Amino acid sequence: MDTAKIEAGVRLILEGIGEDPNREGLLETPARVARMYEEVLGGLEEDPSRHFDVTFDEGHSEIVLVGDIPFYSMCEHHLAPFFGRAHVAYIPGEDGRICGISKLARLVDGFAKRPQVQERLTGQIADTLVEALNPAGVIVVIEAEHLCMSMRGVKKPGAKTTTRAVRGCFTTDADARSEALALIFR
Ligand SMILES: Nc1nc2c(ncn2[C@@H]2O[C@H](COP(=O)(O)OP(=O)(O)OP(=O)(O)O)[C@@H](O)[C@H]2O)c(=O)[nH]1
Ligand SMILES: [Zn+2]
Repeated sequence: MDTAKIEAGVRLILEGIGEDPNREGLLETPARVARMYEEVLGGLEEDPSRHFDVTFDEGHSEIVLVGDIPFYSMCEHHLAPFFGRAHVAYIPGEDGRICGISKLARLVDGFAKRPQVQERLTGQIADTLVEALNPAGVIVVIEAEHLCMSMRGVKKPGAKTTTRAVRGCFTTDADARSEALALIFR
């Protein structure tokens, strides 16, 4: 990440809003913002599929769900945060291959820490899991509040956006899909 560019940009924004970037309270702000962006937008520098280099052959054939994974992302239209909970579920493939459950949360974070739209975030998580595990099916549900809709613009705090990505057997087997969604929203 080019932190010098971020710092120069933040100085320009401060000048643009009529602030003095050289007053004492703001002197360190460009560097702080650059460090924050490294933390919350550092996902472009990583390939989240790397978390699936190690998987386990357990012969498990039933659904695995890691629900209520908290996440923070940044809306690419306003660079304002959106945040909420992700639910990631899969049914292992014929080989019964599973992954460490923490890797599903790392997968969410890897794609969340980029300029995003919620729909793309949801699909990227599902598609990466399909590639990594060759599972029978995947469902990802994300529920989020967008600050660009809460604190500005249409100003509807509390409005929740829900997105879903469905892959494999969950697209054709309505019972399996209903069962997974019931587990997610129980
Ligand atoms: N589909 C989708 N839209 C999003 C997401 N995040 C923000 N948006 C929307 O992106 C749109 C951008 O619309 P524009 O009309 O270009 O921008 P704007 O004038 O700031 O729009 P308002 O937010 O309505 O004031 C807005 O409707 C946002 O609510 C997202 O993750 N998914
Ligand atoms: Zn936005």
